[in-house]
Amino acid sequence: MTFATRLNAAILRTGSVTCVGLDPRLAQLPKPLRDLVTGDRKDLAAAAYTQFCCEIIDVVADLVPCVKPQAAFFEQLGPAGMVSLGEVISHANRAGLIVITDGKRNDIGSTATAYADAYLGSSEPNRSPWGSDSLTVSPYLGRDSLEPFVEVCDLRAAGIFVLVKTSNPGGGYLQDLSVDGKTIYQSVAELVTELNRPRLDADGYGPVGAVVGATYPEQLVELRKAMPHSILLVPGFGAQGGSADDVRAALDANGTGAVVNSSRHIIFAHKREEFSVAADESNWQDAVRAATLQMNEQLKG
Ligand SMILES: O=C(O)c1cc(=O)[nH]c(=O)n1[C@@H]1O[C@H](COP(=O)(O)O)[C@@H](O)[C@H]1O
Repeated sequence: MTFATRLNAAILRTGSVTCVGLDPRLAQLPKPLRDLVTGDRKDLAAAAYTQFCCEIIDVVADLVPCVKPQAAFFEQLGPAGMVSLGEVISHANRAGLIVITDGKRNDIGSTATAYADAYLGSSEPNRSPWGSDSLTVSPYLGRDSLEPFVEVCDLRAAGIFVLVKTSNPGGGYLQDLSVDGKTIYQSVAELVTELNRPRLDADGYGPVGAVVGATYPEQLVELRKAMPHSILLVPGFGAQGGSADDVRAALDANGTGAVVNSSRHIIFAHKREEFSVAADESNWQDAVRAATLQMNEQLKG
């Protein structure tokens, strides 16, 4: 089964398009986990990240189709953090969740192949060392930097999410520039559609997904139409201000074809007043589950 087919099936099975972003930050961990880390011990912080993310995975596994570990926060801890990232991805694989590793990787073609080999593929006999179902990828180096990823996607039933219109306020500095009568993000969207066209599944989706921020709802409508064969990864919901109304246009008529990411608002829900937890934060997992259920309801509404 292709990546797109699996992700859309997981959306239908769970009745959810929520993607839980795993972006651990030491200062915001619940108290019982923060207390495990003394001094500047990166190994202890990495162990706390593993426990935190694996417990989140256990709490949301029956509620959502996918999780998105953000590599940056694990890399921040050095080698111990990278081991933690590997453990978290494996735990999500075992829990039956689809994994989108957020690394925003890319390079010249031959190096792009190395990134693709490293990350793409979660199941035997073609499991990759990192065991991820998909990876976020930058289009800045052009078509020949994306093709190696797509070739590995074909071999290993994996996917990529190409940055098309990012959620940050400064993204338009390059993405909105007009060249030959169209914006850069429109050109990237065209490339994404071209790459998908020869490799569509029965529902018309290909392995090349696209990142479009929830913070640009008008462009989301435009880009949904421009990339009919792409699963959209829509970040920027919640903490960055994106709402359910902003993201609804990302979905197709079946309620599939997109996942909406929220990281801080879910994983640090114990800090939100509406999800009050015990003073010692020992039941922080309850807040994660409540925040995930709340987001599922909002997106259905
Ligand atoms: O590729 C991404 O996931 C991404 C693209 C983008 O345009 N904007 C964006 O926020 N992200 C990621 O989505 C997550 C958003 O986190 P929260 O703002 O805490 O929900 C972070 O891991 C970002 O790196």
